[in-house]
Amino acid sequence: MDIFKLLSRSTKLSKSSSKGAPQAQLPSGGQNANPQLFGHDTSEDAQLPELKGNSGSRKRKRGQDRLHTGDNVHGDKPPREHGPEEEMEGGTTDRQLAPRLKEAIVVNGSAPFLSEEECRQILRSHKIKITALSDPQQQEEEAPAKQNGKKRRKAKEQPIEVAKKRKKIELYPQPLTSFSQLRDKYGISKRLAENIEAQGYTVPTEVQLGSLPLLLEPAKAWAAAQQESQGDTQGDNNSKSHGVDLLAIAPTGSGKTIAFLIPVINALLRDRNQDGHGEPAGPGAIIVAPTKELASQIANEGRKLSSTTGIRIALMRKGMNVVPSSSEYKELSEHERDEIDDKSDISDAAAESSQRAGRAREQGHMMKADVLVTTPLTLLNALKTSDDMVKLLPSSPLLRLVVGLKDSAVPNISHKLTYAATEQGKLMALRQLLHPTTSTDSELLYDIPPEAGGSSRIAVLHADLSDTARDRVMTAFRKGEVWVLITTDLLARGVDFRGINGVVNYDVPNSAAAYVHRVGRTGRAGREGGVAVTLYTEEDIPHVRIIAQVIAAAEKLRDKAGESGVNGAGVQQWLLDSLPQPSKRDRQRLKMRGVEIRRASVNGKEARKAKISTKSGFERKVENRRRGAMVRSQSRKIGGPVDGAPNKRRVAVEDDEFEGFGD
Ligand SMILES: Nc1ncnc2c1ncn2[C@@H]1O[C@H](COP(=O)(O)OP(=O)(O)OP(=O)(O)O)[C@@H](O)[C@H]1O
Repeated sequence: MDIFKLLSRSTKLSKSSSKGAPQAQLPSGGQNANPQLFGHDTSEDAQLPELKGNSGSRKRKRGQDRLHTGDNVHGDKPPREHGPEEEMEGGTTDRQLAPRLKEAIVVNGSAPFLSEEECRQILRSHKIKITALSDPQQQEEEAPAKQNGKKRRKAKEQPIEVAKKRKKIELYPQPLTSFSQLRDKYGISKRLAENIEAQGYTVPTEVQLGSLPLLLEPAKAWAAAQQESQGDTQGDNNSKSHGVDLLAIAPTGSGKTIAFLIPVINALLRDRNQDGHGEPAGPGAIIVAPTKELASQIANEGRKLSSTTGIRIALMRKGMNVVPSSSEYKELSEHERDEIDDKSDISDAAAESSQRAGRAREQGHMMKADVLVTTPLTLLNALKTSDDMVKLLPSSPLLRLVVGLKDSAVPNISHKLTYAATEQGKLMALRQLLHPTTSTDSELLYDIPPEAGGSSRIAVLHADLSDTARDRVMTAFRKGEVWVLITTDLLARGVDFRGINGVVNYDVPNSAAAYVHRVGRTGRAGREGGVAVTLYTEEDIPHVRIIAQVIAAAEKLRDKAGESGVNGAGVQQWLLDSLPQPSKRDRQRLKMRGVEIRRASVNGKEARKAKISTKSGFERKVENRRRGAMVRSQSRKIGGPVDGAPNKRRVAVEDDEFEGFGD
C-alpha cells in the first residue's frame, strides 16, 4: 500500500511514485464510470453469471445462482434447477434472454418492459431483494382492530412474533436501468429530470435501481404485493394510490440520499401542480439526520435536485420556525409575508453561511419550507412549539429493500488490520503509514512542510467545537485545503466526501456496524482504490475479531465478484482463527463504553492517561526544561510571574483551532 498516493489529493505525482497505480483508480481520481457495486460487468459472459451456463469459467455450486421459474417465488417449493438451454416461462431460454437483459442493464434510454422472470434476474444479479413485510390484505383486515385499544396493546407486546408469522412476499418490480427512464417511464417533472442530469448521474446505483420504481409508482408496488398475497386473484389497485413505506438497507456510499430525495421532490411537485397553488402549504416532508453535518449535506443535495422547481429545502437550525400551513401564511399581514419570503429566499446553499442567514436564524424567524432537514433534537424543540407541523399519514404497506449483505463493508476497498502493540505504537504506526517509504521526493510528509501548507493541512473535527468551527473544517476539507481530517464517530455515518482515499481507524471501532460506516467514507459510489487501516493494541485484541470478520466477509464478496483485493487478504485465516471470540456481554459493553482501558475514568478513579508521543521520555524532559526556561525568561522581561507557573498572558489556544501535533 502506498499511502502517499492515497493522501496526495492535490499533489502531482512523480512518474516513479505513480507507477503501477493510476490516479483514476483512486476514489479521488475523477469521474467514476459505474457507480454500481454488483452485476455491472458488461463483458459478454460476466454480465449475468446465471446466464453463462456450463461454458462459464467460474464454477457454480449445485443449487446456487440458478434460475428458477415463477412457480416458486416464495420458497414454498424447492428451487427447480434447469440447464442453460432449458425453456423458461413464456418459451424463452437463458441464451435468448441474455441480449434482452443486457439491453436493459446497459445504459439505455428506452425502457423495454421486462417479464417478471427478467426483472428477477436483473434484481438478483445486483443482489437486490425486495420483500413486502406487511401483507396489504392482512393490513387492511387488521385496520379496524387498530382502533381497539386492547388489541393494539396486545399487538404492541408481540410485534416480533407477529412479524415472524406474517408471510413475507418477495417482489420483482421493473428495475430502473437508466435515469432517463425517470422521465420517459415514470413521468417525473421535467425540471427535476434536468437537475438529475446536471449532476451527471446516468447509471442508477443498486438501491436507486430497486427503490425508485417502487417509490415513484407505489400503486403498482401495492398491487403487486396484494396480487402475490392473494395468489392469482385480481388485486384492487386503483383505490390504493397512497404510497408505500420503504426500509432500504444498502452499502455505504451507494446513493441512498437521492434514492429518497427524488421521489420526495417529485411528489411535492405533483401535489403542487394538482392543488394548483404556489403558496407554501407547510412542510410536506421532514428528513431527520443524526448530525448537523449530515443534515446540511442532505439539504444541499436536495437543493441541487430541486433547483428552479420552486421546492424549498430548509436546513432547520436552532430557533428557526417554519410556516406550518398555507392558511396560516395567508392570515399574516403583507409585511410579515414579505419578510418570510425574503428570509426563505436566502436559505439556498450559497446563502446558507452568509451573515444575513445567520442573523435571520438568530431572530427565530419564520421560514417557508417544503422539505425540512433537521437533527432529532432540533426537530423535538420545534415540535414543542408547533403542534401543526406533523400531520398523521395513513398507514401504507411496508416494503423492505436489501442490497448485498446486511452489515457488510463495501467490497471495493481494501482493508488492513495492523497490530501496533501499545498506544505509542499506534502513533508510530500512523507516522509510518503517512511517511511514504517508497518515494523520497514526496512533499506529503507526516509533518507537512510549510511550503505545502504545514499543519494547516491537518484539521480536527468533533462535537465540542462550535457550529461555525465545524462548518469551517467541513468546507476546508471538501475544498481539498485540508488533507488529513482527524475526527470522531461524528463523521462516521452518512457524510460524503467524494475524494477520500483512505480511512485510518486509530481506535478500534466499537462495533461491526461502526466499522462498516467509518470505512464507508471511502470507496463511495463504487469507486475503487480506497484503503481502510485499523490499528489495534494488545488491549484491543479481545474486540478485534468482530472487525476481522467484517473484513473477511467484504473480501469474500470481492472474490466472488471475481476481483482479488488490492493488496491481497487484509485478514489472514490464521489471524481470524486465533483471535478470541468475544461474548455477547463483551460486545454489548464494547458498544456502550468502548475499550475500557482508554476511558479517562475507570471505576471512578482517574486512569493514568497514556502520554501519546513518538519521543522518548528523556527527550521530552529536556524539551520541557528548555521550554520552562524560555517561559521564565520571557516573564521576567515583561514583569510577570517567574516561579515557573504557567504564564497566564500566553495566548490561549482556541478550542476550535487545530495547531498541529504537540510532541
Ligand atoms: N447514480 C449515481 N451515479 C453516480 N454517483 C452517484 C449516484 N448516486 C449517488 N451518487 C454519488 O454517490 C455518493 C454517495 O451517495 P450518498 O451519500 O447518497 O450515499 P449513501 O448510500 O447515503 O451513503 P451512507 O450509507 O454512507 O450514508 C455521492 O457523492 C453521490 O453524489
